[in-house]
Amino acid sequence: MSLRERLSRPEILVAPGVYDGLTAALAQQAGFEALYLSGAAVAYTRLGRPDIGLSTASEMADTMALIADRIDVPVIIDADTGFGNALNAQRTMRTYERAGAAALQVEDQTYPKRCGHLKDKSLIPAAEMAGKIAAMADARSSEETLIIARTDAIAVEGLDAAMARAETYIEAGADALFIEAPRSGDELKLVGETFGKRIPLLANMVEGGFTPISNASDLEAMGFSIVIFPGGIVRALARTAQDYYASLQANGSNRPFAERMFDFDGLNEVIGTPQMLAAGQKWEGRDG
Ligand SMILES: C[C@](O)(C(=O)O)[C@H](CC(=O)O)C(=O)O
Repeated sequence: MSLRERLSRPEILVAPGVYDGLTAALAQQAGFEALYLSGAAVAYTRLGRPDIGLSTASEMADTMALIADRIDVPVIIDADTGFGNALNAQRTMRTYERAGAAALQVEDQTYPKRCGHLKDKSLIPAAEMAGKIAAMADARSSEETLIIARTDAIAVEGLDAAMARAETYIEAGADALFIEAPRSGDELKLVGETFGKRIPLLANMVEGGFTPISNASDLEAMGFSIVIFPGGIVRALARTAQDYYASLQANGSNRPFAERMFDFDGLNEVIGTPQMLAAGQKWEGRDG
């Protein structure tokens, strides 16, 4: 089912953050119908650095292509600012679309951007962002590739200005809306009430960020149709990895950590080793 079709259904779509083939495969196995390729998660894991515009469009496109090759649910990719002006954003659209993205999320920060939940963001003018959205719509090869317009204006210009920007972005042709970092349950509700019935609306749950964490059904009741949990998997895995390395360092052995690990066969099961080896034998004409 295309993402557009899925978004026409009333149930909220939960898209967990992923950043490589393994996380994408695990998320699909858990039953998620769409995934979110998070720029933050890629920066955290590949660079070991913050989400402040350090990773490149090529690194994201490579990651997107690896994920698209591994799974078959739609992927929303974080396109940050589109990596420059409208012309850069058009190139980003074409590159990510070719890599297999079902939707691009683009935001109205200046380049280089920073995580929506960090302080000291700055914005491009609303008219320039509207141009970027229209330019991306023009560049896509399929109307099924959605444009999710994000505004970071709450932290910079306030909620009213953010909602005014959102109106402009809808007029410019956005397929879905992402008002970044509402600061309270009331702000979340107001955003939901204002836009939820008009356009697919995305909520972003960042553990420890500016927005109170709500669950998917509460967000659905507020009018949201997509919720992403972009960086949660990295926070979970980073904690596990830290404990694992500390335990290995202290004990000189993996044994004390075994309960929290897959063994060899367990991981092979997760990544489909038996099926792949069987398929390989078949193509080699060795399956009897
Ligand atoms: C959605 C986001 O753009 C992302 O890169 O995943 C980030 C999330 C995060 O930093 O955890 C954001 O700016 O909210």
